Amino acid sequence: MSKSGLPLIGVVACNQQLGLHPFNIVGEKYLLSVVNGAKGFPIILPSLGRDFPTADILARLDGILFTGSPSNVEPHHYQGPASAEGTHHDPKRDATTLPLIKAAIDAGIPILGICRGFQEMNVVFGGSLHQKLHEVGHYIEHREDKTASLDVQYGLSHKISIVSGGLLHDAWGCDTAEVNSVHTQGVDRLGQGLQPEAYAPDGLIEAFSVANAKNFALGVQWHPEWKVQDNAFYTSIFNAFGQACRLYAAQQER
Ligand SMILES: N[C@@H](CCC(=O)NCCCC(=O)O)C(=O)O
Repeated sequence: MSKSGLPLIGVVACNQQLGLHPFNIVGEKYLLSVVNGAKGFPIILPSLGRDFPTADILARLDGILFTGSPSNVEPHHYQGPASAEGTHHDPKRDATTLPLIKAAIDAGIPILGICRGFQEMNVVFGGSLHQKLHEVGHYIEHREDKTASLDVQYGLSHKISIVSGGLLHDAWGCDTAEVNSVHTQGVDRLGQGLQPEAYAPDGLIEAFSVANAKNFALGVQWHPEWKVQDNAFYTSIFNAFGQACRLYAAQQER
């Protein structure tokens, strides 16, 4: 907990080359969604790879947000076919987040996975990904129009149906919602121990939770961090996550 009583929420960074140097970067919208949605204090967690023990910080954190990213999980992590040439990867992020997700769930720390973070959670549980949903044949368009303004790219795109009795249904209280859609990849085989929480109209799994988790552990394929305060559904997700983080913080003796 911060000095002013806010839960400390780790926000994972991407390891990206900017010019000649690798940088650890986090989109500001993720930090702001922790501040304004979860009412927490964001702590940027570096993705320095296998040789740096990022998980050592777990005992100091009250929650972790696994962010979205233009990069994709390397397919060898889910025994998938090699990526198409030019696919954007971030091996240091994979090496950081895949073990961190498992460690956080084992420790009972609340987690929220968004887009890449959701796909990482699926891979951690032994699931696999479609690398190009639009080439599978029966899915609607889940990619954004990259030529459009950001507001259009992250604008509402399709409905989801929400599974009753789940974490997401508890947070939102309704059977449907509308979401944005900014992804090329998606769940193929669902990881063992994950339970679907929402579906797109084409049947794609859009959200899941970890069945036997000790705490809040939700992954969503869309981007609830986008202008979180302007969308009641997105707000409800961050409220539920923030509430779990506050409760967890209150239970710790530090
Ligand atoms: N690259 C993956 C994951 C999609 C994703 O996380 N998009 C986010 C883009 C940038 C952002 O808003 O942070 C895929 O394409 O499926």
